Amino acid sequence: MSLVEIKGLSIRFGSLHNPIHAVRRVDLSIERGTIHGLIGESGCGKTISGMALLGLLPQSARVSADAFRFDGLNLLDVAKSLRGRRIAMISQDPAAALNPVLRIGRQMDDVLKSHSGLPRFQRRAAAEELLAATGLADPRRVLKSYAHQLSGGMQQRVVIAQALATGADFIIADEPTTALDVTVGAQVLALLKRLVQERALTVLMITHDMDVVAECCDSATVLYAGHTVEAGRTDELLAAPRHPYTQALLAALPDAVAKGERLASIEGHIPSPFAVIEGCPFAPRCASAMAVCRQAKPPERDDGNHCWTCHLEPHHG
Ligand SMILES: Nc1ncnc2c1ncn2[C@@H]1O[C@H](COP(=O)(O)OP(=O)(O)OP(=O)(O)O)[C@@H](O)[C@H]1O
Repeated sequence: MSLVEIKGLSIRFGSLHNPIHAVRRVDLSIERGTIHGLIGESGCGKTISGMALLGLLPQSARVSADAFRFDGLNLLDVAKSLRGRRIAMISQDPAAALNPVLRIGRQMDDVLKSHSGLPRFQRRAAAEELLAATGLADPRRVLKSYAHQLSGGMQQRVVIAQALATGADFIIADEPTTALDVTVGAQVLALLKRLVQERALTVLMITHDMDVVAECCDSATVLYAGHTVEAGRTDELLAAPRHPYTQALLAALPDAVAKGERLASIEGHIPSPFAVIEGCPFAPRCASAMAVCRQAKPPERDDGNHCWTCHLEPHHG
């Protein structure tokens, strides 16, 4: 059984007469012990889907789903406290996630105090151990530091150590390398990969960058305008993308562009969250769109390795 099983997730804001469709029909299936990418352009509903898993959506959000399960439990019924014990989040801005006026030691201790049940003298050792596990060379010095005394990469490692300190086994990493330079970002991805193996974690990696998916994800789900358009193992998605949007995302990668092979960006914009979408959400931007694509919902297709929703017959393109 997958750790996360979401079918037909929809999240709306606004009034009944003028709804904002932030997420329209997201399917997401994440296997235990893997890193699963959630990829798409800005505004396609990645963060809000992660927030729904955490139970941290604003009160104004209206959520519905055919299935919304975490470890077999229906998350729509489960108390926030369970999610807090099992699910942690790492955001793109580690400086904002850390308290600027408290030493790291105090912040680690606060997390351990509320999650581990360890007595004080053991919490100190546990904090050092967790910081060391994230590759921080001098944990004692880090514990005495304030966030501003650490580099961005060190701050992100501290945030990861805090996530581990909660005892969570599922981590939602929302663009964790966007604010870091390329080398440090690659180190943070390598760290997450190592932690997944060593600590039997599962990670949902939210990103707009196919390179991040290629670098560290075992599998991925491609979102477009609040819809899941394709999902499968990373090697399959990269080698044989089926949905024209996935193909366009790959074609917009710097490597492909530099080789002069492909487009630099996908023309057009994602539909407004107020729009009523009758057919395929990508149809207005799709070079292969047919009349039916604007009129009818695309069928779900599955070739055994990955699944996608598109009117085009599989042999096409
Ligand atoms: N509190 C809110 N009230 C109304 N609409 C919202 C709210 N939060 C999110 N939305 C809507 O949900 C859409 C999806 O937002 P989300 O942050 O999930 O996108 P994203 O794919 O993570 O993009 P980004 O990469 O820019 O963070 C937004 O475009 C917006 O229309």
